[in-house]
Amino acid sequence: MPDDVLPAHARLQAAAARADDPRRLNARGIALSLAGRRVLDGIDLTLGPRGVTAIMGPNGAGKSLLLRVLHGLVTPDAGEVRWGGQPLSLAVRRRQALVFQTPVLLRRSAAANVDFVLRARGRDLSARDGLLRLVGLDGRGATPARRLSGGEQQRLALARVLAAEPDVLMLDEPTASLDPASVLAIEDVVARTARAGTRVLIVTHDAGQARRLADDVVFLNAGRVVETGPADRVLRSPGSDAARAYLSGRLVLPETPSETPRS
Ligand SMILES: Nc1ncnc2c1ncn2[C@@H]1O[C@H](COP(=O)(O)OP(=O)(O)OP(=O)(O)O)[C@@H](O)[C@H]1O
Repeated sequence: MPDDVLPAHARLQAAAARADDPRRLNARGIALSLAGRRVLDGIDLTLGPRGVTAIMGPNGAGKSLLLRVLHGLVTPDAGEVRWGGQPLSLAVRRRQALVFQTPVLLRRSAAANVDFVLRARGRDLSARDGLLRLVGLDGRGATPARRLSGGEQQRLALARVLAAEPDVLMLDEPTASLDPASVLAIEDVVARTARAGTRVLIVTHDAGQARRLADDVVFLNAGRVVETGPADRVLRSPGSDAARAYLSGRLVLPETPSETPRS
């Protein structure tokens, strides 16, 4: 299947050298307290315009909240998020997509779910079949979304967000409850999407998934970035105690003393 059902990408490739490329992230001093607890604690993060970044770390480290802050769904108490040098605005957010572990779909057919987004974005409905084919749902357009399996629903959710041609795609544990074949199918679509130019951030606990998909890893512990670096290096020989413990399957207690970020 050619990747030309993702027509945004000529535009994105042209933007890549520019400082105002909307896929460039610069987050500074992100802090957030909830229920009297500091859950994001001075996060600085700079990401270039290309590739897949895996956000990893133990339960409660702040991964989902960080993704929501980066997409503007949650406003931090302190700090600033800029994409392409611009503060988060509705216009910036509209060019991004966030996919949750549980897919959000309309109670309509698979095709109608994709058409809804194409229409909202002023795109031609002729793109629908290519998008359904891209996610392996060709021939399933007439099926009500709620009758699709969990893995198929997640793939339909991906087709929906890709219909919006996002500059940035954020995925929060998109394959957490899926069988191995569905996991690989989702990863294939995510990898193609990234290759075609969309910036991808994915929260995952699956080191195998990070190894297969990610160019780099951001490792969080207790609301802080404790390590960043190329995925193969971080996954093979993590430099922080927290990442080492996590990747070797040991429990990392939230009270672990903070560490200086490494890169
Ligand atoms: N609405 C909320 N009110 C209070 N505390 C919250 C709220 N949402 C999240 N938290 C807390 O913030 C911390 C970080 O939560 P977050 O969901 O970002 O963790 P996570 O790294 O994604 O964890 P997991 O791997 O379990 O999904 C957790 O301790 C969580 O209990």
